[in-house]
Amino acid sequence: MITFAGVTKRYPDGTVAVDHLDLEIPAGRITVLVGPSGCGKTTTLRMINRMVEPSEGTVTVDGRDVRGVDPATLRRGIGYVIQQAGLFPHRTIVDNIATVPYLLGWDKKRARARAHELMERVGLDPALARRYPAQLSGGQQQRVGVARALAADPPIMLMDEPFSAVDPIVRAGLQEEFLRLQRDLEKTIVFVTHDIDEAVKLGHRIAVFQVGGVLAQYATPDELLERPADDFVTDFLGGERGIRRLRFFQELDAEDSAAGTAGDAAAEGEGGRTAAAGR
Ligand SMILES: Nc1ncnc2c1ncn2[C@@H]1O[C@H](COP(=O)(O)OP(=O)(O)OP(=O)(O)O)[C@@H](O)[C@H]1O
Repeated sequence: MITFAGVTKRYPDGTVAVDHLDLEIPAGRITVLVGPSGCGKTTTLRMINRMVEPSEGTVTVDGRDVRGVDPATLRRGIGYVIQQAGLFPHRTIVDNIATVPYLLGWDKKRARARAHELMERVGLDPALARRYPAQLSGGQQQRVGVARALAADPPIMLMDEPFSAVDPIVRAGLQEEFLRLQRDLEKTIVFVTHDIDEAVKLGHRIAVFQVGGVLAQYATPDELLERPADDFVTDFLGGERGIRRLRFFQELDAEDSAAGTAGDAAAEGEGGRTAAAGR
């Protein structure tokens, strides 16, 4: 579990990016941070792996205050995926994916074998292994980014708008594959997006931020759609809230019938999508 307790981030110029944040992010689930531009999502994400240090308050990972953990050690257990993948342009795909295993001192053969295994896992054709990032499509590059973050099998993954640079159709495909992957891997995932549809599709829990870094609501997708906490959240969900809710339940039904878990989900009785979708 990852927790934020009374966390504020004030940048040196006085900008308050995150304001008194209390948040509990469960293990093995997808938690989505969503909100308009500049509301502090990326800052929140980066405080987990110490790329940004809080001005006040405490961030813990599995009960340990991250300030007490050496940043390099901390980041070894936390994969990080960013928009447009952030791949090394002069390294082949296989070597991009093997970056962390190399850093960890794995021998080249083992690191490359791991990279090939991950390429298959994220749906990349093995023939792409020797290409360079510029020779791949945007969607393929994002898959490489995910594979690279998974290479050392970190229990936690931070994902900052990982699918936002690709067109809507490719994006929908990446989202589906990501959900399938997560069902197998059960990582603790913190996922940043400004797209409420993506948040509802992927999140077991959704944290809605408003400008000024204030957490407006933290809820399961169905709770959020059914009971927005205030006018800001209602506006952010938009006029299509009813349609979104309908689509959310249609997707859930489809997943249930695919997985044959409808009965079990009802029996589990855990709120929201978490139990129902069996993720
Ligand atoms: N290094 C910095 N110095 C000063 N202000 C910063 C710095 N980094 C971010 N900010 C400000 O902090 C606020 C939150 O930024 P952050 O990047 O966390 O938001 P965000 O929700 O991820 O935005 P976006 O969706 O546009 O990426 C913004 O007002 C931003 O301008």
